[in-house]
Amino acid sequence: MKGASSLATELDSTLKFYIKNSRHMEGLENKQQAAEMEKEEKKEADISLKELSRRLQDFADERDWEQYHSPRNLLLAMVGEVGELSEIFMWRGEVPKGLPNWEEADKEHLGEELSDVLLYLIRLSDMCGIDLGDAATKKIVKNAVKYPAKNN
Ligand SMILES: Nc1ccn([C@H]2C[C@H](O)[C@@H](COP(=O)(O)OP(=O)(O)OP(=O)(O)O)O2)c(=O)n1
Repeated sequence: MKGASSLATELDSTLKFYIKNSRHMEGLENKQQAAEMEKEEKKEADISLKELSRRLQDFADERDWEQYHSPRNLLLAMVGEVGELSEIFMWRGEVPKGLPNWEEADKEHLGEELSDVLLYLIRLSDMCGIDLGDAATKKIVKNAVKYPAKNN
């Protein structure tokens, strides 16, 4: 029969094994979660104007905010956000492409302000009955006709 102290030692090493193993499993789960989140982010990067527009409609419906989303209000809100976007660049002088010397927090802030402008623009288009994707596609064609490339 085992003594109390050898039983305690056995229990201790069994516990250590389980703790180590569960940490390992946790690590695996975290890795899996991170991979899934990365996949999700990739999907979000390809999101369409139509899907953004649908989400903005849901957002407004859930808060009963459509009443405030008149074309004029949305235009003013968008211009306000353009102001906030401009503030990020204010007094910095010229900024190289890709913003290589910027802090991550500043880049994140920039992404948020760019998004505010985009979201208000999409919502404004919707409230004016303009299909922005279609209008922008047609405008690119019109621009190409107006400004033909030298090689064409
Ligand atoms: N009536 C409203 C108010 C806000 N929004 C949404 C669209 C924008 O993406 C964002 C703007 O939110 P804020 O007015 O809080 O502006 P900021 O996010 O820029 O915050 P702050 O001005 O404090 O920096 O919220 C909206 O759809 N309709």
